Order: sequence, then structure tokens, then C-alpha cells
Amino acid sequence: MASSILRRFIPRKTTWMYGQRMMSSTIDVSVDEQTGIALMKMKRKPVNSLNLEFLQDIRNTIVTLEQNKKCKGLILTSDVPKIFSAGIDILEMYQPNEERLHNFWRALQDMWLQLYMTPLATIAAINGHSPAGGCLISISCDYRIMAPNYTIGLNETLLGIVAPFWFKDAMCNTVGYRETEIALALGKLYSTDEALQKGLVDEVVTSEQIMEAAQRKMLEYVKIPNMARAMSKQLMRQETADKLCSTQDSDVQNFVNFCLQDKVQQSLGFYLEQLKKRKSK
Ligand SMILES: CCCCCCCCCCCCC/C=C/C(=O)SCCNC(=O)CCNC(=O)[C@H](O)C(C)(C)COP(=O)(O)OP(=O)(O)OC[C@H]1O[C@@H](n2cnc3c(N)ncnc32)[C@H](O)[C@@H]1OP(=O)(O)O
Repeated sequence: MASSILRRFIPRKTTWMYGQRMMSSTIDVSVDEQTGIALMKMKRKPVNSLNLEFLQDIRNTIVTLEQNKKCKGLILTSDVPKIFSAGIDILEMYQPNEERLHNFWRALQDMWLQLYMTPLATIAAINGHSPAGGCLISISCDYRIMAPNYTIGLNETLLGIVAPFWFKDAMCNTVGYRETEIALALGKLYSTDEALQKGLVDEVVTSEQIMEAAQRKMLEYVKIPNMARAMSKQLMRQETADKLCSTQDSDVQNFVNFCLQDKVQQSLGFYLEQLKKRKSK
């Protein structure tokens, strides 16, 4: 069901499958073949930040699950306490190797296209903080359940960087144009309650209840005839995905040019320093 454009990219194989379990160093996946529900836990310590290899692993996992005829739904969550994902690994953008920077952004685009357009039903069980790229993963799922007392949002401007148009589009499709405009300008990180109020997440339950709630909701999704559900998703999302598909190369180049600017490097260096200082307080 994912567009034929997406099928062109053959991902690197780093995920191993043992029966109903798939493992890589950063991801743990199990598939319940009775229900057709897969559970993917991100475990790239300390904060599930998204570097090149981790992005490739996430994408490979989705591709492998799509090929499993028994799998209909995917629940995404974190194995790292209190953090869903800290977003892009800032070290990929700070003082980068230019070739790797290209590859990194391409891997982020490809992971996003795979997740956003997958025919699998997807639920994010957001059991920790979910800034920037973490928010992108969440809003790319079909349904979001979040535990209390965490934050989620596209906070890029706080780092002195800009959310690319496809982050913006995914956010607009979730909370609407005006809310996205405010959120992007202010780099807004929403509390769980605010996120629920704005429709950035669909449900709030305690951390203890989150997996049960995700399973329950997923059973509703996988009960719907697969093709009809997947085609409805395609109907809603194809236009947004196509916008990136048709400009992937120029988007990579814009990103690389943007990152290599002295001002951007200074902002990222400053932000990293603040993160370290905050820790030592
Ligand atoms: C016309 C317009 C053209 C524009 C063209 C556009 C081009 C595109 C431009 C670029 C777009 C980029 C889009 C970016 C997306 C992103 O995702 S950026 C990343 C944003 N993420 C964050 O801001 C999160 C920062 N982290 C935190 O807030 C906290 O760490 C936490 C997640 C809330 C967890 O807190 P805590 O449990 O207290 O852990 P810490 O002690 O803070 O962290 C532990 C160690 O991890 C390091 N770290 C944290 N986050 C990151 C990260 N994202 N990347 C790399 N490293 C991270 C942190 O520094 C600690 O490290 P050590 O001190 O070494 O232990």
C-alpha cells in the first residue's frame, strides 16, 4: 500500500528475526501472531536520540513487519524510562562530517515516509518526553496515547533551528494551522494535559496502564478490514508524503546548507552546553 516511490529504497539489514522476535542493538520487537499486533520498543540509551543507524533500524523494522502477512498493527514505545525519544541526535548536526550529514537526513526522510505511510495500523504509546523528532514519530502514528507529566512538541526554534516543511505538515494535519504556527514560533513543548486539550495526543492514561490501553485501542484498529483501513490512511496522507517524495534531494541539500552555517553551529553548540549544565545542577 505504501506508495511505489517508497518501495524504491532497499534498506540496510541490521534487524534480526528470531521467530516472533526481532532484535537489534537499539530496538526490541515482538509480534503476537494471534492478534497480529507487533510491539516495538526503542532502547537507544540514554535518551533514544535519533542517529543515522537508529533511523535505519526503525525503518528496517517497519519494512520487515509490513512483509509479515500476520502482522497488522504496530505499537511504538520506549524501553528507556521517562523518555520516549529526545528527537534527532544533535551530535549528527553539530560539527558534522558533510557526507554523513547527507546520509543522516536521507535516513530521517526515509524513516518518516515509511512510518507515515505504512499500511500497518500504528499507535504511539508515549511513555516519556517526546520533543522534536520524538514528536514527529508520535504524530506520524495513527493514534497517540500519552502518560502524564511529560512534554511533547516541535521545539526546534529553541535550538536555533527550523522544523522542516514535512514536520510542519504532519503537525498541521494533527492540530491545525494556527496552533502549529504558534507552536513552531515558540518552540512549544506541551505538557501531557495541554497536548490532550489541543488534540496533539488522543488519550492520556497512567504509565502503568499505557500498554494495556494501547493494546485495547489497537484491537479496534486491526478488527477493521485491512485494505479498507490502509487505503483510508493513504487517502488522508498521500498528498503530504508526496510533497516530500518529490523534493527529497533538494530537502537534503537545504538541510545540509542550513546546518553548515556558522550561526546554526553556534546555536547547536550553545544548546548542547545548556543540556550538560542543566544536568550538573
Ligand atoms: C525557508 C526555510 C528553510 C529551512 C531549511 C530547514 C532545514 C532543516 C533544519 C534542521 C531541522 C532539524 C530538526 C530537528 C529535530 C530535532 O529533533 S532536534 C533535537 C531536539 N531535542 C531536544 O531538544 C531534546 C533535548 N534533551 C532534553 O531535553 C533532555 O535530555 C530530555 C530528553 C528531556 C531528557 O532529560 P534527562 O533525563 O534529564 O537527560 P539528560 O541528562 O538531559 O540527557 C542525558 C544525555 O543525553 C544527551 N542528550 C539529550 N538529548 C539529546 C539529543 N537530542 N541529542 C544528543 N544528545 C542528547 C544529554 O546531553 C546528556 O548527555 P551527557 O551529558 O553526555 O550524559
